[in-house]
Amino acid sequence: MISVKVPASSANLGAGFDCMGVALKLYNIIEVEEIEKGLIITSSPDDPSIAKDENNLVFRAMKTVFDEVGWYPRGLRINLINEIPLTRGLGSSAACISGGIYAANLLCGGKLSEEEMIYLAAKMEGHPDNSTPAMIGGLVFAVLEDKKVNYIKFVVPARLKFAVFIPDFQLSTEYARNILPKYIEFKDAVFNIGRATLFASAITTGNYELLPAATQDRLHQPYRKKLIPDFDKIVNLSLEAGAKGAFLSGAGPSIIALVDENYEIFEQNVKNALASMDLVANWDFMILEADNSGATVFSVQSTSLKR
Ligand SMILES: Nc1ncnc2c1ncn2[C@@H]1O[C@H](COP(=O)(O)OP(=O)(O)OP(=O)(O)O)[C@@H](O)[C@H]1O
Ligand SMILES: N[C@@H](CCO)C(=O)O
Repeated sequence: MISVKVPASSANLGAGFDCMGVALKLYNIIEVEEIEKGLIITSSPDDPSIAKDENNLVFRAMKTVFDEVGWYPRGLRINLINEIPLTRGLGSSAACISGGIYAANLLCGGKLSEEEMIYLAAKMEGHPDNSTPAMIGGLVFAVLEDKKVNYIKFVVPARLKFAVFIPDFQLSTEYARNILPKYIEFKDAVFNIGRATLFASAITTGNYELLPAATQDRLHQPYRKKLIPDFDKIVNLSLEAGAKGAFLSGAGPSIIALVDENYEIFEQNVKNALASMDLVANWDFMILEADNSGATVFSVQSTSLKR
């Protein structure tokens, strides 16, 4: 049995739509084992939206590797242990895709390179900003090309924390992408290019004072915030409590705030405020560090199957 640990991820990071994302220390475990025949899929906590047949996302990701290398297990047992909440904008699907590809590659003897796995995952997800940090960890700047992903990984220092606000309702990425406009004004494109490059420079040089300006966005948040009634209240609460920027996590509905070493004061201020605010949804709140490892082997136990 091979056990793989794969991190959650938060994409866009404000202005970097489809090209920036960070892995977070919140994990799913994917356990896979070759068996004599058939496909057995279990998951905990069990969720009715998680398929237990060949439609399962982890299985579908594994199959892209088997198709690519031309090797197939006789049968497969997959057990999923899910800590990453589904459909909250924290990369649950990307964790399945990148973790499944990583586990399948281990099962077939490591035939694919890291670059090939990164490309397969981004192609399957349709954008590289969740799947790439889920695969390799860190804060990633990534562009999906025809046959590869061009990316840079930045190892995030522990002093930078990610405050995550998770509401009690779901918002699918597919729906949140479909509501975006087909065309935008030239000045809005220029606005986001500037903030995304400023973010990349500020985060990699440690100039966190620039982050509130660098995390502004006009490409996706103005449209998606209409689906999240408490969006402005949570963002303003975060900024007033000392966050270095606050924005939608991926396609939402979760919201992320960047916090530096004064995070304990921030945490207390936010918890006090959340308890007394008049909000539409119930919000879970946690502070996470970035994960800088990505998908890793959690454990390997010799299989009972004799080839
Ligand atoms: N942990 C999981 N195990 C199996 N399938 C999953 C899991 N997470 C997501 N999926 C599959 O992927 C589909 C999309 O998942 P989800 O809605 O979480 O992704 P998303 O909309 O991209 O949001 P997120 O950014 O949270 O992943 C789900 O309908 C489900 O079939
Ligand atoms: N860049 C993607 C991230 C989804 O998690 C989007 O915003 O649709």
